[in-house]
Amino acid sequence: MSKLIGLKTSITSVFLILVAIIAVHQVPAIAQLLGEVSFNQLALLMLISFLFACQFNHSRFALMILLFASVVVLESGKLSDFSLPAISSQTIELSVMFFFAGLAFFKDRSLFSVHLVPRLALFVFAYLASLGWLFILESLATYETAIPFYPLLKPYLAIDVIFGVVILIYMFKCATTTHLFYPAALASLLLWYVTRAHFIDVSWQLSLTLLVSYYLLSVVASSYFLAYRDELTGLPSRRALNQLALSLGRNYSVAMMDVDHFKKFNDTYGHDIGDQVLKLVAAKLKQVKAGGRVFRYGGEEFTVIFPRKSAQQVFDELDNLRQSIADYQMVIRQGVRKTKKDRTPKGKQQVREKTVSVTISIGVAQRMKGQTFEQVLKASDELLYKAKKSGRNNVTK
Ligand SMILES: Nc1nc2c(ncn2[C@@H]2O[C@H](COP(=O)(O)OP(=O)(O)OP(=O)(O)O)[C@@H](O)[C@H]2O)c(=O)[nH]1
Repeated sequence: MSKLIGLKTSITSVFLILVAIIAVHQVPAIAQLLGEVSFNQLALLMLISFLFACQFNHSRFALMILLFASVVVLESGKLSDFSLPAISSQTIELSVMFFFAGLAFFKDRSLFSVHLVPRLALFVFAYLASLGWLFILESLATYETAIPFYPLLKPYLAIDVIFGVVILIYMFKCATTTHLFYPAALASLLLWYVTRAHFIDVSWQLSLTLLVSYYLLSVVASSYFLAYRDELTGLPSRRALNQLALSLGRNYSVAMMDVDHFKKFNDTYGHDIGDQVLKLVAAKLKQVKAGGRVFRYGGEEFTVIFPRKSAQQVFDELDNLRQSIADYQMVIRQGVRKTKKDRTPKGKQQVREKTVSVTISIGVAQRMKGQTFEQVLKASDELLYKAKKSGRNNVTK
């Protein structure tokens, strides 16, 4: 069973977007403030968000925008000059649902590559699937009297069943992953449904404007996380450290820490286990007190910044941290390859648990008058070197 790692983020995101949209429609003052959104304004916002999503390879956001842009264009009557066959609103509703159903199984890939073909095919699939579904419904209707409970089921078969299934798929995805696309898609589906079914009296154009703005925000937020978060440990990266350095005052301390003999550790247990250990060490470091802020400096090196603290003031805290890591018996999971002799039941991979431990060395320096951040960092790095020289698993100031 997958862990429900995305539950909190998803509930918060979906809740916020729905509350924002309902507030806009229910509180006339907010709606007046925003004014009516013209077709051209919405088109411009969609274009900017689409290009932004493409630039940062958030292709699923880009595809949602493309989908809603197609709906807006189809329904605006702007294509009437091309004398295209009219598409019924029921076909549009169903196509949107089938499109979302398919999109849940796609990954983010560059749209300007070979990956564009299956993604465009999704539009065709959604349209054909909706026609197929409507054909089935019509065929069923001809045998109406022969099918028990048909009159009871009839109102729901049109769209509600598919809507229910797609919502369930996205709820599962939201709960088990942390990607911002899933709550955005779930919020879009819910909003689409309540708006189109006229459960609330809302203008679809205004809702769409808020929705696309929310996509834009999500793309910006996840690009920020990509740039400023370390993927392995989830800690802020060195780039984030450089950003923080710009806001530090005159009085602060910098601790540089490094896992001892990590090369040997990797050589003994393998790189994957090394990665798991770095994650566990990072989780321990996150518990630092005294206002410390932890960063992954790079490789097996971490940095903790203590604003408004001297090296003396943070020494005990760092030593506690060092001790807690040295005492930490880390349970790591290792997949075992099947051999002919040692086969586990089909489909199940054997996982072995192992307990390991590591130590860290720490150098801590406080800022001296006139020093730049780089100089303090260098001083703490030199003290870390000293800590290594004096036998490792210690704090040097
Ligand atoms: N598994 C894993 N290993 C990493 C990562 N980043 C760096 N390393 C490894 O960390 C090791 C660092 O080794 P060294 O700098 O020689 O230092 P050390 O073995 O820790 O020895 P001392 O620092 O002197 O105690 C190298 O083997 C790197 O490959 C990572 O993200 N994952």
